[in-house]
This record gives sequence, C-alpha cells and structure tokens, in this order.
Amino acid sequence: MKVTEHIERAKGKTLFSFEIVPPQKGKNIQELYDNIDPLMEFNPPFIDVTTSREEHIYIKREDGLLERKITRMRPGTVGICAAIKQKYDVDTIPHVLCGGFTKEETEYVLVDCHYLGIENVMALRGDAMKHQRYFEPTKGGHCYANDLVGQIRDLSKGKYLNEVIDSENHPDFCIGVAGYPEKHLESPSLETDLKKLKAKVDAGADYVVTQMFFNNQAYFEFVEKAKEMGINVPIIPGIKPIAVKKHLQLLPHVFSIDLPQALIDSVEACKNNKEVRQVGIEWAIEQTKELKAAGVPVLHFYSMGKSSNIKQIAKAVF
Ligand SMILES: NC(=O)C1=CN([C@@H]2O[C@H](COP(=O)(O)OP(=O)(O)OC[C@H]3O[C@@H](n4cnc5c(N)ncnc54)[C@H](O)[C@@H]3O)[C@@H](O)[C@H]2O)C=CC1
Ligand SMILES: Nc1nc(=O)c2c([nH]1)NC[C@@H]1CN(c3ccc(C(=O)N[C@@H](CCC(=O)O)C(=O)O)cc3)CN21
Repeated sequence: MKVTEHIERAKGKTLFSFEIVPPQKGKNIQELYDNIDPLMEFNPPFIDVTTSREEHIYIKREDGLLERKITRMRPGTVGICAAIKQKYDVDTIPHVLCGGFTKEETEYVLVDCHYLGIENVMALRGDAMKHQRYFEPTKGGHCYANDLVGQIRDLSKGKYLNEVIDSENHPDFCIGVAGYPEKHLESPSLETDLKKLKAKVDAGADYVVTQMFFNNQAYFEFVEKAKEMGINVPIIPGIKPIAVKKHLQLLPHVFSIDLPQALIDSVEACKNNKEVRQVGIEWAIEQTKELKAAGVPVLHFYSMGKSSNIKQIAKAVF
C-alpha cells in the first residue's frame, strides 16, 4: 500500500517507521533481521532501505602496487526490500538515487520494483562520493531529485525513457522526497531550498521526509513555511537519536544541522558512550512525544541498522 494511503487510514494517529542500510557485501542478512525483529511490535507500515553510492577501493596487486577499483560496498537494496516485504508482510521503500545511476539503470530498478509489488520509492539526489567535495552528476544520470521524480511519475503515464507504451499495467509509485528544516548544505537560503522542494512536489512527489533535526521548532516552522509556499503533502519528521560523543561534531559536519545547547551540555557531561546513548534516547523521547502531540503523520527513525535505542524510544512514545 502507498505511504499516503497508510497515513489516510491512520486517521490522525501517528505511525512509526524506520530506515535501514543494507549489510556490507559478504555479510550475513541475519544481523539485519535481528535488528528489525524487536521493532515489529510497533507495527511499522513501511520500512525504508537506503541505497549506498559506489566508492573507490584499493586492491593490492601481485607486483605490490595498489590498483584503484570502484565498487558498491552495500548493494542489494531492492533484494532486501523484497526479502523484508515477504518475511514481515510490511511495505518496503527502496531509496532511488540520481548519483551513481544512469537513467536507464533507474528505469530497470523501477521495473523490478513494480514486478515485486513495491508501491513506494524515495527519490533522492544522493551524496557526493567520498573523494568529492560537491556532488557531481553521473554521466547519463539526473542532476537533481526533481528530474528523477519526473522520470518516476512519467512511468505512471506509460512514458518510459525511449518509448511510450500503451498498457494498463504501469508502475504508479507513491514518491517520497527529502526536505531540510535547516536547509540543505549546498543551498544559499532556506527559501531557495523550499522552492526546490516545491519543484519536487510539482514534479509529482507525494510526501516529504525531513532531514534529522534536534529542535522541534525548526520542524514546526519548516512545515508552516512549506504550507505558505503551497506544499500540501505530508511532511514526515526524520529522527536520529545521538548515540556516541563524536556525533556532536559529526552530525553538524555531515548533515549541516544545529544541535541545541542543552543537548550538547548533557552529552559533554557524560563519562562514557553508554551514558551518551541514554541522553540521546531521553532527548528523542521528549522530542517525539511533542511531535506526536502535535499530530505528525509518522515518526520516521534513522536507525541505520541498530534497533536497541529506537526500541526504547518507541516503547515510551507509542
Ligand atoms: N538517504 C536518505 O534517506 C536521505 C538522503 N539525503 C541526502 O541528501 C542529499 C540531497 O538529496 P536531495 O534532497 O534529494 O537533493 P535535491 O536535488 O532535492 O537537492 C540538492 C541540492 O540542490 C538544490 N537543488 C535542487 N533542485 C535544484 C534545481 N532544479 N536546480 C538547482 N538547484 C537545485 C537544493 O536546494 C539542494 O541544495 C543527498 O545527498 C541525499 O542522499 C537526504 C535526506 C534523506
Ligand atoms: N546527506 C544525507 N545523506 C544521507 O544518506 C542521509 C541524510 N542526509 N539524511 C537522512 C538519512 C539519515 N542517514 C544517516 C546516515 C548516517 C548516520 C550516522 O550517524 N552514521 C554514523 C557515522 C558515519 C560516519 O562516520 O561518517 C554513525 O555514527 O552512526 C545517520 C543518519 C542517511 N540519510
């Protein structure tokens, strides 16, 4: 079922969802299941599965020199979506990226999803590769998420890349896109960024999932501004509990977000990461209780494959 239908059927009750990353190539999928199992009691209507970009690796050759290869370390997004859908009977949402994929490759992924009964996709531009300072579009791929949304939406009209196919059986995906309460790191202003978000919705996006934030005010104001701009789709808050001390530097650096002083002070006062994890849990509980009371459609957790803190938060809030 589509995310928008899940939200409609919930009739104002806040839903619980989360996001996982595929295991590293060669690793067992069981560890992933072990982290999903404890969260199923909170009845997630859908689970997101991220897509990781390709990266450079260095292989030692027989002559001792290093050879640079390019590879995807965490492949299998669509396969994992199919496996989880089958095992737990939940909807799964693969992340589809501009970066690292040609438009043809994207078309094939979407056709696979359709055959598997996957009805939702999250359309993202994707991050820069590790060695790049800024995102560089892939040759033959899209530059911005709004173009990718356009390609996905076109399929529902039978418009494939090279042909228009007359049939009753077109993939009609419900499309999610990313929104940034504290603006995207490359955007010159929040207003400019909101215009780009509007372009994604105009291109056919059905809902928005936000970047992580730690101050609910940023989310509430973002939702207000988005509405003023004519963005009338559900805006789902994305939540990431702080888990280790190094997140204090890492999260603002990687995601260009602010941390409230009270949270920083509490984390800095911790003697070890076990205490930090507890502080992160308590902060997320307060945050999500307020969001739920405000009637947000879904609380979407960036679990990144670790479930114990998410479980504690969900237990306190749902
Ligand atoms: N895996 C996930 O769940 C999430 C990933 N992300 C990541 O965030 C990054 C950005 O992705 P998206 O938000 O999908 O990208 P996007 O294409 O919507 O925006 C990327 C940047 O380009 C600007 N922009 C957008 N459309 C434009 C246009 N037509 N012309 C000029 N500028 C434009 C935006 O303001 C923004 O600064 C990616 O790295 C993505 O992977 C973000 C949220 C969730
Ligand atoms: N720009 C961007 N890229 C993404 O892939 C992304 C977002 N934003 N925002 C929404 C979700 C949340 N994502 C993530 C990804 C990693 C961590 C994280 O904290 N990872 C490691 C550190 C990684 C590192 O060392 O670089 C951790 O300590 O848990 C959190 C949320 C992925 N998604």
